[in-house]
Amino acid sequence: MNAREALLDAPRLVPPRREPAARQLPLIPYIQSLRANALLGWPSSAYEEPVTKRRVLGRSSFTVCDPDAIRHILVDNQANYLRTSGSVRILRPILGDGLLISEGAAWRHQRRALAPAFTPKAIERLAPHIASAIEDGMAELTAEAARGPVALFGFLHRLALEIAGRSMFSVAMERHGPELRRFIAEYSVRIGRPHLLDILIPLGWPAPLDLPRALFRRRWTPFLDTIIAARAAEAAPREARDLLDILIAVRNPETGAAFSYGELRDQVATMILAGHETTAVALFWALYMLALAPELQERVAAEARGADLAEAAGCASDGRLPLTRAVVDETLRLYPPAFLIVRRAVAADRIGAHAIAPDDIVAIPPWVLHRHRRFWRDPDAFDPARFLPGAPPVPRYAYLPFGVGPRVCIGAQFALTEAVLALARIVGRFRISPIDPRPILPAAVVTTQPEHTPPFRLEARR
Ligand code: HEM
Repeated sequence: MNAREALLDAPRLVPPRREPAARQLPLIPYIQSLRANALLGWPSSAYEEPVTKRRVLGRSSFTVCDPDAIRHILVDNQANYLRTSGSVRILRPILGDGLLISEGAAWRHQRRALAPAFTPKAIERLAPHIASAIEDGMAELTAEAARGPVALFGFLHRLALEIAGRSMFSVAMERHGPELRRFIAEYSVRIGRPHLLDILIPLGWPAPLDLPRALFRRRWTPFLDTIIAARAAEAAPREARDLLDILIAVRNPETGAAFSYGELRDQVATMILAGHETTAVALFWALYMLALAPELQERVAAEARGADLAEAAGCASDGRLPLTRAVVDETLRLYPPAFLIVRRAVAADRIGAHAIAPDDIVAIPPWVLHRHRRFWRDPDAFDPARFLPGAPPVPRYAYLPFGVGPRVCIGAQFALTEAVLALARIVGRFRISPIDPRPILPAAVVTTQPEHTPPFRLEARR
């Protein structure tokens, strides 16, 4: 029996879930759900229909789960679908004009310039940073586990931030980490959440949270400057040590110009923020799934203990850890950290039977798509066998944890390397079990987060 057949035979885990609403929420509760937990805003029909439509404040808003339509929006006619003014209003104070929210020629230049920093070769160069942060994290976890139950979610956040910090600056984040975490927490708890008027008021007109966000930015950029200055004071190396070196060396292929200082700072903020929270929540859900499925956990532990992990580069894709990788892939299906990809139409267009008007919203929700009744057998079950070698291919455009098309996640390979290695290390070293019997449900705010974060029992494996 091969690994996939063995897994198909094992009992299937259906993790705790909340039934979707029977029908569309009225407008006000719908808008409230965007701020509190966007998962509550999708009715059961969204999980069955290719496209659902609702009117929001005078515009049509489409939830799109049709593969052809998704390809049209994100690939073939992607120039017609831009970031929404709400997204830009919320993200610009913390990300500046970095890659994530820029558009048009500015985006093209940045994307082209940054691509070399994320090739497999470049990730190979960054992999030792990832591995060293995980090794230090393991020491911290060992000490914590010896003292009693472990607050896993907090640990994984620190770990992901440490990995982002070391890969970016080659420095341990012990000096800057706590303040960075305070900044991010401050933003995501209040001013980073969408407000009704963020959606309603055009960019350029004042909205109520613009001022607190601008005040945040006034404190945030000097903080980033301190980290960049400390790192820049070190002697310049002959070879790039980290992402910052790569970003400093980047030249516009057409003009030969380097990034200005402001541009460099915005990319630093973008890479740290886009990269660490998403990976931390993915790791949390993966470990929660394994805590609920002890048999599967033992198999992952056996794989990790039998593999040579001295070389971190390539561990997500070179066949050393196929089951661990399948657990990560299945986690990204059932708990996609980026639960929604949203765009605004520039010009009129047509999606299947639907006419799209300028300024209409099209929302492609990986959360719904990955549980859609049309594409997945047993969609609510956690079943890594779907992603093991030999499994039928996953439906095209129905699995988009990293998006697709020209704006696909630039850090996907980095994230997979980090998640697979961290999962293998943690599960290889500890047997993880829940202590609190209450189910942990997801809440979609910025990313797909756990509603509560209880401690777990971590028992060292012999
Ligand atoms: C599990 C971890 C991650 C997930 C699930 C994730 C998901 C995504 C998704 C869905 C998009 C596309 C958004 C859209 O089309 O609107 C995206 C874009 C992006 N991601 Fe990630 N990401 C992850 C990790 C990372 C990491 C580690 C980095 C950086 C080191 C990163 C940097 C970015 C950037 C800069 C973009 C914008 C790309 C562009 O617009 O050209 N992400 N990510």
